Amino acid sequence: MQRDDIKKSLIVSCQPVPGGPTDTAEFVTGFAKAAVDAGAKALRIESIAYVKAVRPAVNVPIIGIVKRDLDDSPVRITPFVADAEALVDAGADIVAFDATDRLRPVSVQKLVQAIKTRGKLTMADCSSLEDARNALAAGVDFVGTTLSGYVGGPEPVDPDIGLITAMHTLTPYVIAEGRIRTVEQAAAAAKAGAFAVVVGSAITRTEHVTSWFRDAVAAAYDAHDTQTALAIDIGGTKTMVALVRGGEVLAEITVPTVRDTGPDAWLAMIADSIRSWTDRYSRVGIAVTGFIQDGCWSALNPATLGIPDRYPLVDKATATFGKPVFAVNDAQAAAWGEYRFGAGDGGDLVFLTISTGIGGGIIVNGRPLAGLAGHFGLIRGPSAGQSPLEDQTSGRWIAAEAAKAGHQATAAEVFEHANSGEAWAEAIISQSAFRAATLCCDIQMMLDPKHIVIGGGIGLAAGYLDRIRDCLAGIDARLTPVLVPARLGSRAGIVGVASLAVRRD
Ligand SMILES: CC(=O)N[C@H](C=O)[C@@H](O)[C@H](O)[C@H](O)COP(=O)(O)O
Repeated sequence: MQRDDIKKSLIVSCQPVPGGPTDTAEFVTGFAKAAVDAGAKALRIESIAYVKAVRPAVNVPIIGIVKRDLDDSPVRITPFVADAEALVDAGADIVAFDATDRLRPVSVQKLVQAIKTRGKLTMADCSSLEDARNALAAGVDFVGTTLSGYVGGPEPVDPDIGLITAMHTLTPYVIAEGRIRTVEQAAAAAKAGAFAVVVGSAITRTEHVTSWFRDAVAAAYDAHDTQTALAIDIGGTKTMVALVRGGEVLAEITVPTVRDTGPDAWLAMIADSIRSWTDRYSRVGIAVTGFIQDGCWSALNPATLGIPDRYPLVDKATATFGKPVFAVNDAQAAAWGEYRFGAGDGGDLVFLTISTGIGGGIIVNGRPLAGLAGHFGLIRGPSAGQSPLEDQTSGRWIAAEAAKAGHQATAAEVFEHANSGEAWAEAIISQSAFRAATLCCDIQMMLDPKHIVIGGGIGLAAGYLDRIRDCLAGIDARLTPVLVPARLGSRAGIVGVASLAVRRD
């Protein structure tokens, strides 16, 4: 073939989602024939097997590639000379390969030489103008914008039309490729000077196209729905972000809480990861470790998560998301979640989460108490100098006690030892359970809730609740708290804060 055979044409890339239902030779050949029937002047096909399958079925040039995930190089598209040669043998007229300036197994020159020796054309998949300049110097026939946006950083949504224009100053043989999803974008690529335009996902990846339409439809429906909230639960190591409506989690992602960057960066990262949810929520609820007063966030225990004192979380998040924001302590949010959608049954409730530390929330007369209310881990014993309860009860304390007794073990391991009858471990767990039981009795006397809901990794560890109940066995039944296990697990916070964010009363 000649380069001009594909001049001013549409090329269709037929690359199914790997492992998906169309990832078979039959489907790829079907997509290829359909594209050619409708006027595609060339095809881009991945893998030797699919080039072999499509070659006899069509009469147009094929751009062949092989994709490999290598351990020692980020280069994926046709990394080896043997791949390039096998593509030619399978019937490719043009062989495309990664031409980015990254650690690579084989130089661009070697690939070009191997393909040219076999009398075929070469296409350099570039990420930048510099890549294109280098590839042209190595003698390639075409340069493509294929890898713009795929060599680090967040993946862009739109095609890189600017790169097409820039590459056109170097050569007329620019192939526009990558994220061309609409007829307008394809036309813009042609107008920017592309020699030919490749469209892939928008024509041949049904899963991707379906998800674009699904999100658009969901966003349109949700725009009229005031009951869906964006719920965020910022924890010490990870942040859960979800779309929640009436206790139901509609979509959910988890992003790391990068401790040394701080809350401005966390909000920016969250906003970045949920861009496709814009318009699907009317309000934002944020649950945080630490406490909230007047919309400002302060750490109670900087070891859990260090934040600037009185960080103006509500104002910052309102500016970030452009929607009304409600913020609350995470255990208070979880208390409300359990009250509305979990272990609660409509009566007043106290939620107690016993894990690395101890937190909680209080619902009285159907209302959640805010501010410091429920920070049970910070209650002190009878003498003012005594350390807070969580330092004598929580998972951190359990592991520290084990170490003191000469056993290097996590809290979970101490539980295993206790449950298999080891006396040293049983003594620690029983001591922790006894203190939790005392706290529950005190809560009952102060607030008389219908239930005390116990959650957290320690609270729900096998046998812990039973041990607390054993400690309460001798008490007058009328004074004994009714303990129930939490039901919502790690989602209690996001479900609760979403419900609080859309609450009207
Ligand atoms: C980055 C990368 O690996 N691109 C690959 C290159 O062959 C393919 O996954 C793309 O589908 C192709 O470039 C067409 O682009 P789009 O599907 O966006 O129209």
